[in-house]
Amino acid sequence: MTSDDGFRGLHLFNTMTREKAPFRPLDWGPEGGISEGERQVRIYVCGPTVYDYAHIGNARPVIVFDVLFRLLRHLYGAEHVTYVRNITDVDDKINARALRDHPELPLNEAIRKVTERTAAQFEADVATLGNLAPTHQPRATDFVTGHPDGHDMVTMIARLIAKGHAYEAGGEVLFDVTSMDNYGGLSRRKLEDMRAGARVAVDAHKKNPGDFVLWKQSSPAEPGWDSPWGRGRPGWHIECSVMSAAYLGETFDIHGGGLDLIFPHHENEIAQSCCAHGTDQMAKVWMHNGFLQVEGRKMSKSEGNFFTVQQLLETEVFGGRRWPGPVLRLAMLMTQYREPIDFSVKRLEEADDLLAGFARAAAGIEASAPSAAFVAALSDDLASAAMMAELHALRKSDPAALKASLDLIGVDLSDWQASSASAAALALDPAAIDAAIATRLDFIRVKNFAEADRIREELAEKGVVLTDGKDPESGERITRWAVKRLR
Ligand SMILES: Nc1ncnc2c1ncn2[C@@H]1O[C@H](COP(=O)(O)OP(=O)(O)OP(=O)(O)O)[C@@H](O)[C@H]1O
Ligand SMILES: [Zn+2]
Repeated sequence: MTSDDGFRGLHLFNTMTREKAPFRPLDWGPEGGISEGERQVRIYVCGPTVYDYAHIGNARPVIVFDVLFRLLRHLYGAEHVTYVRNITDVDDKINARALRDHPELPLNEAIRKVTERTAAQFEADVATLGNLAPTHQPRATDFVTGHPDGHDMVTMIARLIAKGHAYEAGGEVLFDVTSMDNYGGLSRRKLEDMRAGARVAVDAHKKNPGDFVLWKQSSPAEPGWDSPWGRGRPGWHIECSVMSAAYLGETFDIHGGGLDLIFPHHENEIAQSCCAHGTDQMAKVWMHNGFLQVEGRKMSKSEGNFFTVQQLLETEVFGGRRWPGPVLRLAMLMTQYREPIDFSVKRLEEADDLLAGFARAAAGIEASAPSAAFVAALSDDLASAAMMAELHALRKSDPAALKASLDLIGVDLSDWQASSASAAALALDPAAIDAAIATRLDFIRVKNFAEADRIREELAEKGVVLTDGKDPESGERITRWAVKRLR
């Protein structure tokens, strides 16, 4: 008799162990006592802080973990995967933005305007980039206090105080990092090192320099909730501990985010969750994507070296043309998720050319099933080089499997065709172009240059560029045409 331990060939790199290892879902084991129908692979990814539009760097974790979500659904069945990505709608950066943009409104209303507008744009952006909606998309403000099942931040903080892991000081509730034996395990930082590097005077009320805020008091002008420690608002880390437990339980399978979240954010999530629940792990596998960079530096709002997703989709500020969602998505997936990406026009053009080749090969063909080699490449910690090599091979050998493989990673050729200028050029009718050129030559012969130019411009708008020349034998004027991308 064989038991199903849930291994489906998937290997993932775990930041916690710094090793790639076979993935087995927590509640698949034979001892789990969980009926087949209830088995779930559970994944949590830290989502955006909604004070400003997402830049293309912020889109990287969304796309990477969407591909993982799709792969898990493929391997385990769509109904057996739960994916939670939160929205951080309480943050001092949001308050500052609300004051700046809506000084005439009461703060609460101004904050609501900022978060609603930003969250709606985020939804639109990530959909255009080909991402599925997560199973749940909770907002932090719904989990501050008074949650009917006790899944709220005030309850978790009170529990941490009761268990001796947190204390009140200087108008804040702080987590005591020395109260946890293995604090720093994910980032492999030692408390002594953190102590040595800290400045003293700034945080005199802290017992240890590494202690972090769970709750802070709000002035009457700041947003706040009633709590045993006065009217206040939560620190950043506590929301993910609470929302992950609410939807996924005290220990779950995979936790993801960008590299910059390893410390302090994920380290502190682990401290809060493990100490509140008395567990020895919060998530089994920790995954972190590398940075999208511009000239070797992380694309980031504070550096000002960013392009928003919306700018790339809808304006010509980057490389003088718009970039369809599938181009941005494929450009992201061409590099393995843990490696840095240098964001450039060249990379986007390369992705666009690849899509043109795929679209040509798969035109009019129904998707079959993704190839075994493609699934194997994805299952090897989302190995991009092997994935791309297999897509190239399928383009020649099996366009139906090519289409299905692209579907599996959310790259939609018809979306690309509907939105790409190069796709529009591909769809042109060569006979109609020849006819237009003949008409233009007629106009030139009768010296109606205005009409001749109009035809040239109409073709240019469709991405068709004309070159005039003379036939070497007859000496007659001839015109050649070529398809150029619109820029
Ligand atoms: N350049 C980047 N490349 C890849 N991932 C990034 C990049 N910048 C931010 N992220 C990720 O985007 C997600 C959303 O993070 P968040 O909303 O905190 O953005 P951010 O870090 O404040 O952006 P910024 O660094 O521009 O201020 C996180 O998982 C973060 O790791
Ligand atoms: Zn988080």
